[in-house]
Amino acid sequence: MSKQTVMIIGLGLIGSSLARCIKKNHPNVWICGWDKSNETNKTAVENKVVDYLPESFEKAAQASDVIVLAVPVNTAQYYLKELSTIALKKETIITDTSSTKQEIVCTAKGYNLNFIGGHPMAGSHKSGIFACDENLFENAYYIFTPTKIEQENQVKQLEELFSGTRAKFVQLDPKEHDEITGMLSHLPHIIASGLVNQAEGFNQKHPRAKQLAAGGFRDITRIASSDPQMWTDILLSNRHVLLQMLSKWQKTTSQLSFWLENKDIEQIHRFFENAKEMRDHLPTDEKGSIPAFYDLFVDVPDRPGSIAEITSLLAKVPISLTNIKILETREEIIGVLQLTFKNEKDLTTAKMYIENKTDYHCRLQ
Ligand SMILES: NC(=O)c1ccc[n+]([C@@H]2O[C@H](COP(=O)([O-])OP(=O)(O)OC[C@H]3O[C@@H](n4cnc5c(N)ncnc54)[C@H](O)[C@@H]3O)[C@@H](O)[C@H]2O)c1
Ligand SMILES: O=C(O)C(=O)C[C@]1(C(=O)O)C=C[C@@H](O)C=C1
Repeated sequence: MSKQTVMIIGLGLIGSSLARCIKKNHPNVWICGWDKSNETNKTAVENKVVDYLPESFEKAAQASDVIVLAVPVNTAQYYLKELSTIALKKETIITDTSSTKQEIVCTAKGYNLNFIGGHPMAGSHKSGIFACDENLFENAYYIFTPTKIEQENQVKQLEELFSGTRAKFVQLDPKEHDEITGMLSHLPHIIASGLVNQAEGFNQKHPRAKQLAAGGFRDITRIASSDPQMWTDILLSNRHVLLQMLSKWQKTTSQLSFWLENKDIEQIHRFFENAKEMRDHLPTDEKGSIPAFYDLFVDVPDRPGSIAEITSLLAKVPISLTNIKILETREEIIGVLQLTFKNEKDLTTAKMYIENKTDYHCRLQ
């Protein structure tokens, strides 16, 4: 795939990460970047995320073989309109990365554009070019939503172009896409942010509450740190699906209130049992499905060098440590070091090693 020109509009988390993935497998592809932020553009060129920044949007679009819209959902709609007024090459493919698909596919059809909806089902609560990560999409699902059988060949071209993502490419109907992501991505973001907002008022009454927020609250609210503009756009774009889901959610919480009022132990137990059964049987090990947790928690005394002692111990063992976090939940008493591993074998080896060589207590939760 030499001499192709790819224009990436929006060089934030997803656009810049995709640019890196394209270059990894196709170093000859010429990548042109376009972002509204001068600082982002400068960073993209300085770090060779893109090859060049064009002066004219129109000329750049005309020279491109593939145009990727990696901007917020609403902004992608705006660019479709812009592109519809430009005489692109006949074979130029326009694709996007937006989190919703029905609306954008419909708009592109209205403008008669050669458009294939795309959505990498991996991301982060971080945004912007500084969060760029060429491994972001590894093993994740990358969804395409072609609407015509004739687009099959072009989907293959996009899969080849994005092969450096090492994602698993799948195809979905746009409506089905929005229903699934509504349930598994959009509703969870609403719930996470709702929880944090509810806790805000509570924190004013109980100032110590912030410090005591432990694993449960942290686990379920990480995604509440995502970009507010991005999520406003997503919710509005998928509002019909989400209105139905929120209505179901209200029924769930009302049901639970009713059981609590009536001290219905059996129903409450069944509620948690069903959820556990379902959650425990979700596929693990892969991004895009529910990732397995290979976390080890080590209680470390508050004395100088104890964390360095553990990390230098682990450096001697052939294991893959993917993340280290110091949890402050037990402030002033003892620290908790959260170590995350790539697989269960590494976790078990690390636990054995720490327990044999130190007197620190290790836990799996
Ligand atoms: N963040 C995720 O987890 C994730 C995952 C998959 C898909 N997506 C989707 O991908 C798209 C991009 O998300 P992101 O996380 O990269 O966001 P981001 O905020 O990191 O990046 C968006 C970029 O678009 C630029 N931009 C905004 N308006 C623009 C305009 N008018 N012209 C040119 N550039 C403009 C911003 O300056 C920024 O650099 C969104 O549609 C989002 O829904 C996000
Ligand atoms: O991991 C996260 O932080 C994400 O929110 C990623 C996530 C998701 O909800 O799974 C968010 C939006 C995208 O459309 C796809 C992926």
